[in-house]
Amino acid sequence: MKNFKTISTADSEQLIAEQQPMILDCRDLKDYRAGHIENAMHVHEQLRDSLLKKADKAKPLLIYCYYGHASEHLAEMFGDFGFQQVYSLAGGYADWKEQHKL
Ligand SMILES: O=S(=O)([O-])[S-]
Repeated sequence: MKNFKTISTADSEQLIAEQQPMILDCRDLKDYRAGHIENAMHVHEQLRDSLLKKADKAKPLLIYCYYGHASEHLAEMFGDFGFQQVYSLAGGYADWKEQHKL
């Protein structure tokens, strides 16, 4: 069974507004630097490992990548570690950008 959910850009906005999830950007650092969702952290391996061990597993987590594929793998990993509300942004940052006309 899937231990994370995929979420649309519109629903993720609601999630961000209502639940202030931790937001993780798993794209390349240069793309993160060029623009990212507000308050998103760039996940490099070290941060990922420390979050997996230490972050609050009850806090919602929103993960995105370019188009929504890589984030599913990462979301699955967090789900496997017991994080209870893990979301992967469908369409990734590409969709987010398009919806926000960035
Ligand atoms: O970032 S991606 O896996 O969707 S190409």
